Order: sequence, then C-alpha cells, then structure tokens
Amino acid sequence: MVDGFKINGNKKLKGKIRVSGSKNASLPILAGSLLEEGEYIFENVPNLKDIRTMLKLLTELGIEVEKIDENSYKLINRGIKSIEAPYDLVKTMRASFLVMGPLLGNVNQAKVSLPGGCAIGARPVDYHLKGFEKLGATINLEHGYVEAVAKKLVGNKIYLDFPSVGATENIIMAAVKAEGVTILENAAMEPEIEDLCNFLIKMGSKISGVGTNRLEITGVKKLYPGRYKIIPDRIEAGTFIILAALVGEDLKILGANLSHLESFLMKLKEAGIEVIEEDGELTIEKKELKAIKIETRPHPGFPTDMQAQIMILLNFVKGTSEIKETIFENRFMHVSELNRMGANIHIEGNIAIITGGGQLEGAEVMCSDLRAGASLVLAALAAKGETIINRVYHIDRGYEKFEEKLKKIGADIERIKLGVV
Ligand SMILES: CC(=O)N[C@H]1[C@@H](OP(=O)(O)OP(=O)(O)OC[C@H]2O[C@@H](n3ccc(=O)[nH]c3=O)[C@H](O)[C@@H]2O)O[C@H](CO)[C@@H](O)[C@@H]1O
Ligand SMILES: C=C(OP(=O)(O)O)C(=O)O
Repeated sequence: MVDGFKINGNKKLKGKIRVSGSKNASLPILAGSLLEEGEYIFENVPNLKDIRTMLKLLTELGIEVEKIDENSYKLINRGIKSIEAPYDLVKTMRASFLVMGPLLGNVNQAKVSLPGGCAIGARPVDYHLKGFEKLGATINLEHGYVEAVAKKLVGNKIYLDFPSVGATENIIMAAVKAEGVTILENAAMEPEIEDLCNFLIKMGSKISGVGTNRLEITGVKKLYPGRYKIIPDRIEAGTFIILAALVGEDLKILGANLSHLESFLMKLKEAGIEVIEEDGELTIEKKELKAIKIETRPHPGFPTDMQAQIMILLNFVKGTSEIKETIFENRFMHVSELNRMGANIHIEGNIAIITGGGQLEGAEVMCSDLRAGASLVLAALAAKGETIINRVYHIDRGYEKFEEKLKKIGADIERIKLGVV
C-alpha cells in the first residue's frame, strides 16, 4: 500500500498559509557540516522526507544529529567516520551527491554512489566531477560508485559548461578549504546558492561575487561552525501563489521572500495576476487573464520547478499558452494526467501547448515526481468533483505538512491508503 490523497475540489480557500524553510537550500547547507569539526545549529529546516534522508546519510558519515524542535537541528561533527555514501540512500535522493564536495574539501577523499537517472531526465554529474578534477582530485568510476581522492585540493579556474545548481554547490564546498584561489565562471545563481555561500561565509569562508555567475573563493585553513537560519522555500511560495490565484478567497501567504521569485511574478503579471505584499503578507489580485508563453531557464530565468504548477493556472486562461522546458528533457509527465482530468494540453518536443479556458473534472491520477505531484494537487483543488492522487510520496519529499496546511484554509483533502499501481 502507498499513501494517496482524496480531494474534493472547487471550494474557495480562505485564511493564512505559511511558507516553510527551503528544501533545496537546506540540503547543501546540511551537507556543509561535513566541512569542519564542531557544533552547528540549523533553523527553519523543513520537516521533509528529503531532509530526513540527508540527515541519515550525514549520520552514516559520522555526524551526530540532534533534533531541537520541529524545524531546528543540532549537528555535531567530531570527525568524519566514513567517506562512503551508499547506493540505498543516494538512489532515493539525488541531492545525496552533495556530500562529495564537502568530504573532499575536508578529508581529500570521498566515495559516493552514482545517482543515476530519474523521472525528469538523465541528470548526469559530469560537471561536478570536472570541477573536482580541476581542484586536483583523481576520479575513478567503479561498480556504480565515484571515488575521488586528492593529496590536497588546490584552487583553480573552473568554467561550467552549463550553470548547474548542484555542480556549483559541490564545487564551492570543495573549494572553501582548498589551497589558494578558485574562480568559478558561469556559476549558477539560484537563491539557494546564495544561501549556501552566506552560510559558508558565516563560518569564515572567503567568497566574493555571491549572487553573480562569477565566484571567487579564497581557501582558508579552518572554518568556525555556528548557527544558521535557512531562507524560505521559493518554490513552495510560488505553489501557494498559484493556489491563491486558482481557488483563493482572501487567502494570505505568510513568510515568502518575493525577491527570489521575480521572473515568476513577472510572467504572472503578464498573465493578469498581481501579487501584493503588505506587512509581510501576500494577497493575489486578478485582472483580465491572458494566455502567455514561458520558457524555463536557469535563475534569474523562469524556474523549471514552477513549470508544472503554472500550467494548471494557464489551463484556466482562455487562449493558447505555451511552456518550453529547456532544463530537463522529461518534465511533462503531469500532462497526460491533467488531460485525464479534462485539460487540453499537447506536447510538441519540449513545448507544452495549453488550450485553456475549460474546466477540470476529478479523476484518478498518479504523481510521477515532486512538482508534477504538486500540480496535480492544485488541479484537484480547482476541479469539480473528487480526485484520487496516487504515489504522493513524491510530494512528501518537498512539501512540509502539505495536506495539514491545505486543510487549515478549508481544503477538502484526506490522506488515504492506496494499492501500488
Ligand atoms: C536539490 C536541488 O537543489 N534540486 C534542484 C537542482 O537540481 P540539480 O542540481 O540536479 O540541477 P542542475 O542545475 O545540476 O541541472 C540542470 C541541467 O544540467 C544537467 N547537468 C547537471 C549536472 C551535470 O554534471 N551535468 C549535466 O548535464 C542536468 O541534467 C540538467 O539538464 O536544480 C534544478 C534546476 O534548477 C532544480 O530543478 C532542482 O529542484
Ligand atoms: C527536482 C527537484 O528536486 P531534486 O533535484 O532533488 O530531484 C525539485 O525540488 O523540484
């Protein structure tokens, strides 16, 4: 049996919904505790399956994990006990690969299972490995594991062929204690990378160019662990903004940071939806809705992680909208499920063409990945009738207390047990 959601849609949602801490900022920052011995306190960490996976992996590598409260942890590094990240943990979460940079950075050695492909695309790690090699590591691939070893890491000039989020994070963590200066060109600029840099700087790292695509990292011998508070989750915030636009009635969103969502907000505005911030609370104002074209891009472009959710909104906008997915080759898995709910979307190559303006009706559907799953919940809440969503373990990876938060604002959503399909 697996968990599913039963949702009765087409109800107006009212009240306040709060954004949790960022999953994608927490994961590299927690991995950063491998870099130096000492005590770390992390706040605003979302209580999610992916976070529990990372904490389990860190425990295997020798970190002591103490839960302080629902969203805070004390991590104690008394020295690395193992340098191996096993397949059974890496396979459940690709971000496990982010332990490689800090392990190399601290003890010049790491052995991490290759993450392999997943539902949204092939997702290789070649840019990570090229970066480690530039810093002086020797890489060996054997029996599905990547082994990296160096006598010592030495700073170098590294150009990323594509601004990969994970590669940027891994290389930064490997470089902060390397000898000399590392210059990382064409680095990814996502807010989660800025958060990682701010955490590392707070520990004594020397990084300049934070928030730009050229980072200059001067290695230091020692870091000084301490306390760090994670930024709000911009993808959860964006998901709630779409929710408010679809079914909100005086629905307020708390705890979001709009400066992390600029391209998304600009495209919403083009579609006729304005987000208004007052005293830290967001509300949504709808004007005349218009069909739009979107292309996913690395930050500050439109985030691929918001593509599935905005598609639900565009389904309700008269006219033909288009979404071009340029980051992952297989991120339209939600489309066939949405069409089963009455949407009219077809795919041509990497473009989804949405003929909007119709209604959605409840159906039995299945999550294929995290954001596809969130989009099905949005669709179900806006649809007439009952929707059963299977395999919500994908959603549990990235949305803290999703159904509890939705219930509190009046959604008719229930967690149920379903047969495996
Ligand atoms: C845990 C986390 O933060 N996940 C996010 C991170 O994933 P992740 O860090 O895996 O995404 P990347 O930015 O690395 O991937 C972008 C593209 O580069 C390709 N690539 C990447 C690395 C590499 O070595 N070789 C290579 O070819 C990937 O296959 C993909 O097509 O950024 C993505 C893009 O914003 C988001 O959708 C994910 O939510
Ligand atoms: C794709 C995502 O996560 P991951 O990179 O961990 O698969 C996501 O957060 O939308």
